[in-house]
Amino acid sequence: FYLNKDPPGLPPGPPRYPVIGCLSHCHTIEDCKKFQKKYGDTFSLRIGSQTLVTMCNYKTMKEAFARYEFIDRPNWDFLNFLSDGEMAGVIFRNGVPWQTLRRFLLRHLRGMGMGKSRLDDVILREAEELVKDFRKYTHGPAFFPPSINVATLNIIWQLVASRRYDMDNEEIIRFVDLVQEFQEDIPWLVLPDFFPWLKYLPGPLVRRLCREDKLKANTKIGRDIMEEAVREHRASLIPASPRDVLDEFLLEMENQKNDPNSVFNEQDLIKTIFDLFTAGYDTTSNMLRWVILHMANQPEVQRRIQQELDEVVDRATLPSHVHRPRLPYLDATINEVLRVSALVTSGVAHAAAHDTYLDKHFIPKGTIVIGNIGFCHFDPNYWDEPEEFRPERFLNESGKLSIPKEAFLPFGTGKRSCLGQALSRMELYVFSAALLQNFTFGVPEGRTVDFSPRPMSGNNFPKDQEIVIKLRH
Ligand code: HEM
Repeated sequence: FYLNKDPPGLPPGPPRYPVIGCLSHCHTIEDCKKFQKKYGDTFSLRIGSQTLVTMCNYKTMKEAFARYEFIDRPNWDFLNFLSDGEMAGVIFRNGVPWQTLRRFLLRHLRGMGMGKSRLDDVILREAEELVKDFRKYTHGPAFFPPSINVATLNIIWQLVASRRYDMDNEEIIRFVDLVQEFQEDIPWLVLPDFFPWLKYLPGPLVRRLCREDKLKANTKIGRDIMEEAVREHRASLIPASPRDVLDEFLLEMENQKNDPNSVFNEQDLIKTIFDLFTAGYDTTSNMLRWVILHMANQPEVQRRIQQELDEVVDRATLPSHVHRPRLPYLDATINEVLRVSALVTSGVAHAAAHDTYLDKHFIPKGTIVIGNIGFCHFDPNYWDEPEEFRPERFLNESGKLSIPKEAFLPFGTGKRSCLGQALSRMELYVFSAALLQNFTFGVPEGRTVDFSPRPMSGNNFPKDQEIVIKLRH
């Protein structure tokens, strides 16, 4: 059991009680608005033993995440679940190992074409398969085709291990289910980090409560697939011509084999690949679902995008990066979907590396620091009628794409911001363009789009729901 005393100067927040912390929590933008109104732009909450400081003000967030004191991630045991209790990988790593892995990934992802036209061909190939697969769902209302998952996973697989799967491949469909189950179960594993007294209960009970055995079994399947890819790469690696991130990692491992502190080791290899999948696949595939749902809900916007596409791209050709400068309305719409969906609403948790100050508030070492992206995206100080879906806010007077410099941060801000932003934006553009060129999306008769988030996803992921997919003639 722990003391529940707050140090003086901590940002204000709702009353905290011993052991449990606060009774109310900040899960949605609405919760955040309520707290902000009562306690100000920066407030603190307590969940069990952890203090969480949430920032709602864009300027505070930008300033905080540019400071090295707020670069770290929290030191939660559950984050090391996949790496036998050892810190590994890039997303939840701190200090030099994080910096080294982040630089390594950015260098090689860029080298492989992230954000450049070379990768366009890989994404176009998936777009072509996606269009082929969507045709099977045009005979009546249908749930989102699973090919959305396979297409986005295939991009990561190709960057990581030069591998791609057919849209109906059973191994990849199983992998998709695993990731989904993993995302749903992981919030349970967090419990002992927030309520440390749980660790004193009988082990089997805690493991059951935290779904540990199920998570272990599921991650083993994922791990086996990755280890098999590593074995295959080791056997076929030609040092003079590395094919992908995996080859580059293996080469670094060889170069640094005599350095006992090197981050290029077996554990970090598997966890880094895992990180790329967990951060890069679910996010992009769910954004694509939001694009489809917003199109189903906004027939006028959809029609205007299709008109723009028809004027610029011949129907027999899939839109690629060469057409992009002439498709500003499509690009503006994708940005508007990124704004209103604020997919990673509360960002990814940061932690204070040492005692410090933020907006005159005292922030003790280890405090969890959260930037609420969703709040910024709906802040009326930056957005005119923020609740309205209006792609035009991303266009300037001459109709060219113009992205506001402030309060728009779907990929976070600062040194920890998303390292897959360029890749994800390419995927969203190519996939949305291909789908809207070939299909018109709608809602089944008598229904409306359900914009409420999928429970337990932790992020603003859409609920699975039936849509109507009509082939364009
Ligand atoms: C629509 C799609 C995506 C969204 C909305 C998104 C959003 C974010 C956000 C908000 C963060 C946290 C920033 C912070 O901590 O302040 C993040 C981190 C990260 N993202 Fe993404 N992301 C997307 C796609 C991707 C893709 C495709 C990849 C991989 C190739 C990726 C890899 C990562 C990694 C590795 C991190 C951790 C970076 C670090 O800790 O240094 N993301 N992302």
